[in-house]
Amino acid sequence: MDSEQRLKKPTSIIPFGQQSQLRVLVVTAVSAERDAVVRALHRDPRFDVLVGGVGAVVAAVNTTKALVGAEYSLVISAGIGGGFPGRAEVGSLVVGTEIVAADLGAETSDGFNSLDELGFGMTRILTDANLAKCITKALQDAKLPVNTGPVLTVSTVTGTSETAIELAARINDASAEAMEGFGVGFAALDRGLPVLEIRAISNIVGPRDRSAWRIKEALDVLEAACEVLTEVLV
Ligand SMILES: O=C(O)c1cccc(C(=O)CC[C@H]2O[C@@H](n3cnc4c(=O)[nH]cnc43)[C@H](O)[C@@H]2O)c1
Repeated sequence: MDSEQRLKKPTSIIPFGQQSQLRVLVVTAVSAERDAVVRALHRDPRFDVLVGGVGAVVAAVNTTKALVGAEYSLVISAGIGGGFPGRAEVGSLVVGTEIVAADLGAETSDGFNSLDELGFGMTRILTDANLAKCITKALQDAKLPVNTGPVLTVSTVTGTSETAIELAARINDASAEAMEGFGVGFAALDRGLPVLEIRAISNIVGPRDRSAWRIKEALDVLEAACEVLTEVLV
């Protein structure tokens, strides 16, 4: 299945294949994110939404279980996330260009070495570039604040400026941080399916300040983004 889609707007029409073939699995971490996505989908039969759990491992297992024996054409990791300073503000969206397992590797006296650098595996999954580009354009046309760039998957929510700076220095254009994307993406990759990651920014990656999190605002913009998704993917 090629990664094309029909756009109702603007004008570029790229068929995603037959509409009856389009089946999208959206994976969120928690039920509040699922509820926001479901509200936006208005029972669109082409979409299923799964609460995959918090963290890449549980998300990978649950995504894999959902994909077995099913005929999905696209997998989307969606939810709230942290935005990197200067890349994504609270209340904006990030459409991932790639999904990076940012803390999968080894700490060395010369700094962090990723699993790729160690020769033990992969830590970066490219999202479907054409879909990401088209969806970003549609979100912009819908006047939603949207940025693009790598979305980092971490096992520990960043809580200091030092870590945020280190991550941003190591991964060019790092735009958002979350905890599930690499697990969801690896499950999709394992089934030969395209993957996207869309994050609604609830906080800025850096010093831990729970009072600064804007989860409701992020859920609202996640819902608005998914409304657009149903219009664009036809
Ligand atoms: O620092 C805390 O105590 C704290 C406060 C609120 C939420 C958390 C989480 O662990 C949320 C993890 C959950 O939300 C996603 N998420 C949202 N923002 C971020 C972030 O800056 N870095 C990583 N993950 C984030 C994540 O995908 C999880 O599903 C902690």
